[in-house]
Amino acid sequence: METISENRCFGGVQGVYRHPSKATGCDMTFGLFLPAEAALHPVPLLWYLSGLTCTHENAMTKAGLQAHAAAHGLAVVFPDTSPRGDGVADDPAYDLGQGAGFYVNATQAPWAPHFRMWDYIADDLPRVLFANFALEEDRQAITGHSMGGHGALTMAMGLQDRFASVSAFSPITNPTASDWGRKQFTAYLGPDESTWRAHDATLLLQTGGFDGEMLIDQGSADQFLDLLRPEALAHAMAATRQPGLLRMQKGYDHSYFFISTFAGDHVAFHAQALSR
Ligand SMILES: N[C@@H](CCC(=O)N[C@@H](CSC=O)C(=O)NCC(=O)O)C(=O)O
Repeated sequence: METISENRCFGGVQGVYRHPSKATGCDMTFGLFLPAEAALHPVPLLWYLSGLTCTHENAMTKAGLQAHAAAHGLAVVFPDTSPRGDGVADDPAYDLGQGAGFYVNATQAPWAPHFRMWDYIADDLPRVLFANFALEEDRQAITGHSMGGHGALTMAMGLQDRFASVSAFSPITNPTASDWGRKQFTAYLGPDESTWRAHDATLLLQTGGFDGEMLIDQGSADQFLDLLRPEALAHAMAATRQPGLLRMQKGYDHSYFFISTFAGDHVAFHAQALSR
């Protein structure tokens, strides 16, 4: 693992690191905020999965999570959203290929060799994190935005018992019924829609849900509302009696101004779940 930068931040350190990944078959870059407490003992870890077009950097510099994480003594990891590099497949569209990994393991050409973001987030990056930093493996929580909100919800439900709590900002909630999902799942997973189910939060709620609480914030003025389908998740939460809260926030759009407005609520929500 290589250190790219380390900056003092709210009494702790905001770092950026690069490492070779077995899952994606290329070098991956991630950001990690460590609060002051991490110099003394291992601390709980909050995952933040980013959305389409993002690298590790967008949320790290724009979401304003570090001040809240420092106040609660939490670390925050900011992974990249896809494999990258000259030898890695790509597409001219912003919503497919590099920057648009959708947190799945691709099975189809030309994506299959590198686009294994599920394994990267579930196995590969955790190995690097827990081997190199003062982090508590048994105290983890997860959040994300848009495509990353989809990733957070599906990871939390797919890896039961790993995360104490899950939250999301304007998540893609029902990708099997949205153009933000059908296009990418066809490309990455192929035409057999039965393989898509494990990557749809609304469908996962109907087959087990999450053994903990969920917090979802969605702006009512989000320009991508029809693609995100919050009503599908709301119906599934009600139908399955999933503990949690889905809040429609009047007038907010899809941007990091929205995320930074509610970042404090989400960090406090996770800190409480992690303290139980
Ligand atoms: N470029 C696209 C829109 C891309 C966009 O809005 N990306 C969002 C995530 S959308 C869902 O996953 C984002 O977080 N962008 C990065 C940022 O720093 O804002 C278009 O032009 O429509």
